[in-house]
Amino acid sequence: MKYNKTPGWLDFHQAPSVPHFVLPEGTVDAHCHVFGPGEVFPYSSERKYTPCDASKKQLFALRDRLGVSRNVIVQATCHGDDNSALVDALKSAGELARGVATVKRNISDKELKNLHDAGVRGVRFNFLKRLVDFTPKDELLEIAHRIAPLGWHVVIYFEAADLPDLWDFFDAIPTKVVVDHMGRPDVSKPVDGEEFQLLVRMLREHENMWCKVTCPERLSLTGPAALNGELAPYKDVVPFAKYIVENFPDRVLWGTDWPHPNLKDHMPDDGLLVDFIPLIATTVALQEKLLVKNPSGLYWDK
Ligand SMILES: O=C(O)/C=C(\CC(=O)C(=O)O)C(=O)O
Repeated sequence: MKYNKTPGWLDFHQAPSVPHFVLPEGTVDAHCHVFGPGEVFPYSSERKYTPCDASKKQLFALRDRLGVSRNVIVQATCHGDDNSALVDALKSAGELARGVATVKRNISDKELKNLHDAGVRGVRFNFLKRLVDFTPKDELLEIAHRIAPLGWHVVIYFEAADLPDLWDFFDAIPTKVVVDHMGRPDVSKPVDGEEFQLLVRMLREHENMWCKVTCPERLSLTGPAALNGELAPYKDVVPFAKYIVENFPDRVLWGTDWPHPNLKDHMPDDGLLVDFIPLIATTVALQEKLLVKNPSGLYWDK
């Protein structure tokens, strides 16, 4: 089927630069997606946006260009709970990729096992109203209990303002939990302010909780953007990500978020997003944990 992209859709950068920062051997891009291609893997009828196609082949080409070793591919909402494109990419990548799926309560044990065999190691619960319809918490908790025996974890995507309401639910999740994009802080507020410190408190009080220091391009309000060789982009996000990396060095993950769905004003150069890493993980030891050791343990059991 042919699809028309959401009006104003920005396609991913067509010629990302080769980063100056040389990624350590074994680096994992722990947050990226594949979209379609729609003709092979149709988009969900429940989707809130229609993206450009972004195939496994294009993802693997980016991986190699950036010097990334492995990927964690996260099911995006435009594919609903049909994980076929994700599974297809995982099967092609073999040991070089793991996945995070979206499932509903009617999934069978056999289907869960098939996802596991393909490389899935987690499910994602998304709380952004612009991306998904509401799913009752009891359904999500039921899913969390079903996936726990597989050794999987739960990835949560929410906005900072919603954390107070979601706290008790997150507290009840019986598995490891990974927070997407630092819980989407409002970076015009202070790092030591109430809002961001609630996320910090959640991480401090829950040793099962991890955090992705991803998406400066989504969170930044003042830029400058990672374009045209800019080596100090998204300066307003740096204090937030650096704080999380330094306070929770053993529970942080990094990723590109390629192909950057739903960006509105610019599309970053992915090479420059790699060059952002030393601004937030300022020592070789922190970089090794963020990029290699932490994701290897969570997704590859090593
Ligand atoms: O790519 C991301 O992580 C962020 C997204 C898209 C998304 O999560 C999804 O469609 O599942 C966003 O904020 O629009």
